[in-house]
Amino acid sequence: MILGVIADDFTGATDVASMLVRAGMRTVQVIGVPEGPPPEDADAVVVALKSRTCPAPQAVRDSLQALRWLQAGGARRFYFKYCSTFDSTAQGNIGPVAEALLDALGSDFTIACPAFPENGRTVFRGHLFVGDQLLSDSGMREHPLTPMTDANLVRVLQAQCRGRVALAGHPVVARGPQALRAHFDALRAAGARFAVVDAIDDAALRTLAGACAELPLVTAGSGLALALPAVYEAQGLLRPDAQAARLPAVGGSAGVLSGSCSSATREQVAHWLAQGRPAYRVQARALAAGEDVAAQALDWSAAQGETPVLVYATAAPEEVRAVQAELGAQAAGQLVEDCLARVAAGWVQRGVRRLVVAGGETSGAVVQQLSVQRLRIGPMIDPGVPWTQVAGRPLLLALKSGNFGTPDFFAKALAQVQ
Ligand SMILES: Nc1ncnc2c1ncn2[C@@H]1O[C@H](COP(=O)(O)OP(=O)(O)OP(=O)(O)O)[C@@H](O)[C@H]1O
Ligand SMILES: O=C(O)[C@@H](O)C(=O)CO
Repeated sequence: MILGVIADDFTGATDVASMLVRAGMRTVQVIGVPEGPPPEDADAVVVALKSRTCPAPQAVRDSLQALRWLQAGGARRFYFKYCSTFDSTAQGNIGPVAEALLDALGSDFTIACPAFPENGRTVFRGHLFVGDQLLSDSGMREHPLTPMTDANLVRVLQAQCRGRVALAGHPVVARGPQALRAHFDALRAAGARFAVVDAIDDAALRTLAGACAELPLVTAGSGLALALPAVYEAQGLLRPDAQAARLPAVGGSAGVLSGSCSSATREQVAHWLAQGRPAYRVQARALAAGEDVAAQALDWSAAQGETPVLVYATAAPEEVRAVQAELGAQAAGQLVEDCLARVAAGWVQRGVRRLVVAGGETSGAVVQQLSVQRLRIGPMIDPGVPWTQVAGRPLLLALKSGNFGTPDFFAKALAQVQ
């Protein structure tokens, strides 16, 4: 193992793993910190935690445990992956986790860069943009758990850290890896512990990867992962594997589950419906009334034969708000997650072998229900979303972050694997 990655949520882990595989690293994702040795035939291992919004001390504990397991497995370089929209609160968890990892590695400096240009996340003059909007003007302003109301990453990260946060801005990034490394040395000598680094495109991320070549720890969104394998290759550590993304054909039938209400997912569901494809809607109110909606959805889907179907709870924000006001946000979410996870288990029992799941929490519930412990990462469907294979089983999963993917994502994903 060359690289050990600690990811602060589930679909985010799959995202970073996909970037590494694209660049030729054989990558395995593990769910939580496992026991026992790491997988043998992997250049990179990604530990998927659920540490984005839990109390900071717990996020630190889990991340340190992941670090120790990755170190024991032979990793010497580490990557703390957070969201490309820098999802966090004033208490953390990005700052506390990054500082704890630095301390544990005996290191005094690292970088922070959530940029993912392919998905419209760029950093300029220390400010994070989502498409053409500042982070603080984007939908992230209203996120229920981690509202992002300040786009200035130096200020946001500084509020979460003991050490000093500085900026490595676009002018120095544009001068290439050597100039950027010299700038890091100067910042470090002046007492900075973090450099927020501007990156407006993939070329900037390649410069950043080159400048970070000797750092034990980097902290970033998934964009930087695309550029790291070339650095490991130049250092003689990695021989990129053109077959890194190859997964076996599994046969069987296919299905789509959607528990995400994010705007990209809503478009994807609307696109599926507009094409007249079979779809079954799960209503949170029916679940709350005690109806066995999962059994109904399973009976309905069995009647559709081999045609891939969609079972979805995806709804517009006002509908979700109304249901949440009646049932409570937590309770409504749990009912929906449990239902979709039971549908997943029923499908797999009946021979579904290729399953697309939309939504991070929803993916977590499905993966838990299916007792998945390891995923081998396969080909990319859209930036940030790969097909994966459940280790040792003829079962392929595509776990989609709410806001990723083109409108035709579901059908495109199903057409990609056999
Ligand atoms: N119709 C609905 N009414 C109430 N809650 C719903 C409804 N549909 C889905 N939910 C809940 O909303 C939550 C959606 O979270 P999830 O993480 O799955 O999607 P997301 O936030 O779009 O994805 P990501 O975290 O990858 O951005 C889940 O808990 C789900 O059960
Ligand atoms: O970085 C991203 O945007 C995603 O991988 C993610 O973390 C979604 O929760």
